[in-house]
Amino acid sequence: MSVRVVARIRPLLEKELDRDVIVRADRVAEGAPLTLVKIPSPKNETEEFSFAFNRVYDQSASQEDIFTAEVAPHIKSLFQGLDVTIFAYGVTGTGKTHTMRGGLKLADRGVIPRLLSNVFRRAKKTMKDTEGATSVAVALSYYEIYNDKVYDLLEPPEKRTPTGLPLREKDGKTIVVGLSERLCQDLKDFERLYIEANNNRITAATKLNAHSSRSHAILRVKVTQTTGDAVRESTASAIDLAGSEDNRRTDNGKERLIESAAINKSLFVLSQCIDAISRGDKRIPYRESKMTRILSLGQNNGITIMILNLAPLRSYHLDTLSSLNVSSRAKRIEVREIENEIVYKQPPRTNSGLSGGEIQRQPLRPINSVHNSHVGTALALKAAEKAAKDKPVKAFSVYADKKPATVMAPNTSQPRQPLQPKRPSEPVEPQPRPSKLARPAQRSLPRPVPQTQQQQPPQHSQPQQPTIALTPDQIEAMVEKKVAEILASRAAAAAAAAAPAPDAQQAAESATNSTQAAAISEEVQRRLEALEQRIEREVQARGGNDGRSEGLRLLLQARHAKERGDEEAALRFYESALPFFPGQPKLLGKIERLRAKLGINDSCDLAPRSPAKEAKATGRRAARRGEGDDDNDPDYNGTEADVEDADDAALSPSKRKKKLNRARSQPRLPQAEEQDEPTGPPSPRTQMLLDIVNSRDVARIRSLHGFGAKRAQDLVDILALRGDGEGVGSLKELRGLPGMGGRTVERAREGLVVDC
Ligand SMILES: Nc1ncnc2c1ncn2[C@@H]1O[C@H](COP(=O)(O)OP(=O)(O)OP(=O)(O)O)[C@@H](O)[C@H]1O
Repeated sequence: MSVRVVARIRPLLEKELDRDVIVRADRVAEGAPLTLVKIPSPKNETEEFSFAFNRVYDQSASQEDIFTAEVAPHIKSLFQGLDVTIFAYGVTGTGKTHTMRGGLKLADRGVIPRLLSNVFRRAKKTMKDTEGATSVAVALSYYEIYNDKVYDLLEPPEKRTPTGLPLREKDGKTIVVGLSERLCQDLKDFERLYIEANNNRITAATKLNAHSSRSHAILRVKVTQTTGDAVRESTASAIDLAGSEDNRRTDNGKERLIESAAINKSLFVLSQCIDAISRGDKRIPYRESKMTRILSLGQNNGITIMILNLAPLRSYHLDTLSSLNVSSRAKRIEVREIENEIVYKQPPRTNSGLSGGEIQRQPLRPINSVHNSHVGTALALKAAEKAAKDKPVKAFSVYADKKPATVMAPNTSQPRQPLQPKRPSEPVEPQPRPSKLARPAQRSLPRPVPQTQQQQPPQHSQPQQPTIALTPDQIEAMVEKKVAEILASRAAAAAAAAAPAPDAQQAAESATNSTQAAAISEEVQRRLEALEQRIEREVQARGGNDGRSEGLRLLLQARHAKERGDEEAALRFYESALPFFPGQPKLLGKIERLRAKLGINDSCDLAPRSPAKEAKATGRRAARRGEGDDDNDPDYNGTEADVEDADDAALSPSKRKKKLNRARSQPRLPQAEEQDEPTGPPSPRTQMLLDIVNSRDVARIRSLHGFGAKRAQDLVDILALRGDGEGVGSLKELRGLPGMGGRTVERAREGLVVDC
């Protein structure tokens, strides 16, 4: 089933005028529902663009209309085990928060409170229909992504850490590690939590919206239904995305601009993901933003509804067109409608005496729809403890409830399976070097005892089975090794030194002292989190390489658009690339030329970044000198070179031939200088280049023609992956390294002055 995309055009607000309305809803035929959005072409008012959606709601649509038609029908599916995702998308000030949250009055309530109300009602009905055999628990988590960091909205802001909560992939889903989850008994309970949490959400006044959301907010409603041993879990996610902003219109100050850049970037990545999915690309750039990682559009199973919010005004013209474009492509995204599987609770644990007081927590079965592993684990433990004492609990009752609601185990138990030990419990000894397979050993180390073993007679007399287990030391060593590998690959030596790895000896001791297998897994978890945070810090410290590749991609797309003759798209891509190469004269020149060509006379657009005329003049001056912009911004030049290299591949054969001929007609270097010294030793110039490269010294490499800080650092990173003393031996080898095209290497070499 495809993503369902519906558009909602908001009514005019106070001070907005009828005569400025340019967006309207329409239908394909008389009597058919509204499914079209019509908007004039920005170039030619008499021409009208038409975008088709699954449904369109005009200014008169109420909150109830939207909910009843778009969300209510899926509550049943939610209770059948399907995940449901509803997200609001659109430019700032178009009504996303109004649609999702709404106002306090009953009629103004948005999708989220109505969703909760319906969930509680359905839970009550389910329990009633099954005469109490099925119990239902509703749990909430609520978080925001602000400046690409995840913060728990159910926790007070004082508890926030600068890096936010880490994300992790688990069973094909992205989970937020350490996120809190609260059980909600009824609507009142929910409203109290929700209002309080919304106060923690970051909003601010901008010129376009007095209460503009500065973050993406994600509410997860986990519904857990338990019938006997069977537990079914499903999640409804309601997402209020922050709106894209055209900072020419917001008058944003510095802080707002930073927020805005993060918002725009994540929304840009979302549009890239949508494009890539609809093109059928293999690589979808989900990981380039936390929002897209979490949203996982097209990767999530269940039902997805996208609500495109639109303002009807002329002042939003280009922004509206852009979001209409993105959303109409989103319709093509297929989502698998797969129910979450039912899992079975374990029988209450008994102490078999096998391991005395050291019985450990059972290894948890992977939870299909869990969004928060910590919470799931904590709840499972709590429930299991309680279950051991009491009878199996009758969990959640929404309305009736003289009895207080009881927490029940979420989807953490194991399915019934033939009794056979999953893991042998033979002791193992720490190995001298890290290895994935532990070897059998004599020293005893308590480990988790699988449930199945607890129920069977002791098996001391059975022959030993091969052990596949890890000791604390091994785990420690593996984590350390992984940390070292990743850090080395990022070659952030300075930052790594500033945050030294924990004392291995001390860590090893503490691990050895630990007799709890659960503690081991917690330790691993903790270390992984620390690792993730460290990597994130380093990426930030290095100025976010992602930005550069993003910028590159945009430039490349601009080129392609230009080749297709789509100058508007080219302009859009160049403009989107500008934040990644701020003030770059050549880029500014291109933008200005295209604008002039397209008759877009908005010179103030570029003014805040750099006076465009000045930039253009600089570009021209540089061009006259025949230097491009090398002297001004080697980084960017490298970028352009990369783009040009990449472009070559995309050129038509005739263009490629022309380009080749041009290259041939240029003065050629002496043969010996040009080739890879097939027979003799390298020329002095080549040798000098190789020496500089092999020095792995960022400063020296930066001094090469066409090398900026990032390119130099990238090269050092790549070299760091080789062993010490394993240098680059030839130009050919150098060209073969990632990011080192033939042209880059040649320019660097030609730029060297050799004293003979
Ligand atoms: N359907 C509607 N009916 C009445 N008022 C609306 C409607 N949609 C939006 N509004 C009003 O428009 C203004 C902007 O809406 P809202 O804050 O929801 O926009 P937004 O898209 O969430 O903006 P941002 O991305 O900046 O957070 C608010 O005052 C809101 O009350």
